[in-house]
Amino acid sequence: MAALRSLLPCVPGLLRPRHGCAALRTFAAGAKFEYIITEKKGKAHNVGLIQLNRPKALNALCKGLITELSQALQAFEEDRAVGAIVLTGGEKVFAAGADIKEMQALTFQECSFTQFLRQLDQLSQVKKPIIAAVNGYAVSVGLRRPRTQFFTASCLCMERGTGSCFEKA
Ligand SMILES: CC(C)=CC(=O)SCCNC(=O)CCNC(=O)[C@H](O)C(C)(C)COP(=O)(O)OP(=O)(O)OC[C@H]1O[C@@H](n2cnc3c(N)ncnc32)[C@H](O)[C@@H]1OP(=O)(O)O
Repeated sequence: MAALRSLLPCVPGLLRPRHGCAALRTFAAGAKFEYIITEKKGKAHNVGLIQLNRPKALNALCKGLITELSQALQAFEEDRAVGAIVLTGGEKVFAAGADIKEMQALTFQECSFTQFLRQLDQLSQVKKPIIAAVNGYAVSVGLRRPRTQFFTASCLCMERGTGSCFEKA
């Protein structure tokens, strides 16, 4: 808990886009991600931070993003120094749900039962606590994750956007 508390003052800064900062786009294990930013926070570097970083598509969960998210969660899960994981999005949006452009090419069966949702469900196997720091829109699948799998810490939510027909932090 102490590590999580120490993270709180950092959250507003975390929600600002960080394009072009190579160090922050580099995962502890050395992998570079296209759709997420990872970092270890806290004095003891024991909080794993994952920021969804696909702002042009409002963090829509495309296959690449889900794959990277899965890899980062797995790495933090296996990192003995990490006690908890914080998952956050951008200033305007946490996630606009499934990537509906990508889904256009898929059949109902492919969308529902094959790689897409199966990979998403694998994320719920992570045993370490995951706190969703939600800001702005959290649509459909982008909402389901914080609601059912992750503990959404309302103390971390910041109201900045305008009204939405969807759930909004
Ligand atoms: C069925 C399953 C398994 C899961 C689901 O999650 S279904 C739900 C999928 N999500 C949606 O239907 C939400 C679609 N998005 C919206 O309704 C709106 O984008 C919004 C209300 C969240 C925000 O509206 P706003 O006017 O602020 O922004 P836009 O101009 O509409 O979007 C900006 C930019 O992002 C692209 N975008 C947004 N959402 C998605 C998405 N879900 N998948 C792919 N791309 C998305 C949007 O096309 C636009 O990009 P372009 O300017 O390049 O077209």
